[in-house]
Amino acid sequence: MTNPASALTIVPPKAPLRGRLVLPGSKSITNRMLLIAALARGTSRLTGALKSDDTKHMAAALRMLGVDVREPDATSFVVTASGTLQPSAEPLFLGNAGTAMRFLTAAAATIQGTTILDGDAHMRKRPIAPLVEALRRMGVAIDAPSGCPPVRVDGAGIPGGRVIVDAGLSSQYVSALLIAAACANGPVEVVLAGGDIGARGYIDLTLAAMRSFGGQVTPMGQTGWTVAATGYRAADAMVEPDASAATYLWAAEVLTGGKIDIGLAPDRFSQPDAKAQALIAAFPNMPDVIDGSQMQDAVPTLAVLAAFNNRPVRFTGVANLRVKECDRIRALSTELNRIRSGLAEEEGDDLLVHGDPELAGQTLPTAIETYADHRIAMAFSLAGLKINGIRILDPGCVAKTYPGYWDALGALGVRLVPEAGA
Ligand SMILES: O=C(O)C1=C[C@@H](OP(=O)(O)O)[C@@H](O)[C@H](O)C1
Ligand SMILES: C=C(OP(=O)(O)O)C(=O)O
Repeated sequence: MTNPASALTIVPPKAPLRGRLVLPGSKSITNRMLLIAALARGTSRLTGALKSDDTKHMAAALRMLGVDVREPDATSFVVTASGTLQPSAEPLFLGNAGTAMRFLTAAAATIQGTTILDGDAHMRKRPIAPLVEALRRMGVAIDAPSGCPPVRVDGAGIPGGRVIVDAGLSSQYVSALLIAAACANGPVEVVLAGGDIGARGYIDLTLAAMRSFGGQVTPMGQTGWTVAATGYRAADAMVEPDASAATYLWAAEVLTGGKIDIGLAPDRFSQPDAKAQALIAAFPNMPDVIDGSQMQDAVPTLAVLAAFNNRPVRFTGVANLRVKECDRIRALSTELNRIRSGLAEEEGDDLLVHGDPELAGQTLPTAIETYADHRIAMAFSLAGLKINGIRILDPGCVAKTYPGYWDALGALGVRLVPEAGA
């Protein structure tokens, strides 16, 4: 689906979905490794990598910072770097890629000179103040007047020392500091302000990526890490498939009673969203309460699946879904209720989905707003596997992390009826 339509109607398949698919590489791992390879001296090769809007923004920014980033094929990057990023005369444009924005903001402090980091209208509403304040307390000259991008960094290197960061809104602030800390002038201690963190699994991904490139990072209990000022060394690395992308296919499997081979068992993923598979496998008897804090990007998948569950499901620990690509709690409740009024409600920051197995097989013509959010589009496509009349607006937004998503559904035999582009 190279030229995205303005809307896609999903025709519920008559048979269970069966087949074999190659998943895209992990966005989180690709963007970590691209940056770390760019901070290393020498040539690194990443295979199995994701090529999507988010990783294109990271790669393009690194090129602007003087790094040679080549793309020999559809799933590889070859990164050749000097060990030091160079200033860019032009602002870095990072679209709505949270990882690129947060990770590069901290890395920009290692550059001798000014870096402006900006994004699209959605990114300009995503908070970055806790990361900016942490860097400022470390002695970095940095400013983000609105508390969101654009960010200006007048880099002169990161002094070593201890930094306390509030990761309540995003674990990416911590990952950003950890990655950059290896290139500081001395050892850095990164300490969590609140004591704990949602999505701790993303910190583990960061530590693993740093170590693959020679980074030395030592945990200090559950709430801090010491990073040695070693810099990074070039390495070759394989990126595992994207676990958040896998959740749509696991859900499509249980919704249609099919079997989709994605080439990797759920327990072989190192990404946090793979934990969602156990909950998906419990369908149509998903638990009454799901703590989404450790599998945040899987919550849209789980919430749409919950609409067909035997019992209501309450999603807790999901407050920071309000500051993702869109306010995902609001988007999920609004769009589920658009399918059928009363299907979902917000209670504070909890999302309550009133499951109704009778939804399957009904005809409920609904145009789903996707808010430029890939996960809202992909999650609601699942409703279209069971309900007649689900139309996904702006389906091209899946390109943020899974440009081949509609082709993948098509390859499994799902009929998609496009409307002409706007
Ligand atoms: O570190 C990462 O790769 C990510 C961390 C999570 O974000 P937050 O830390 O902002 O919750 C997740 O939602 C995002 O898609 C990827
Ligand atoms: C929240 C997400 O992305 P990011 O924060 O990396 O923009 C996501 O991919 O669901």
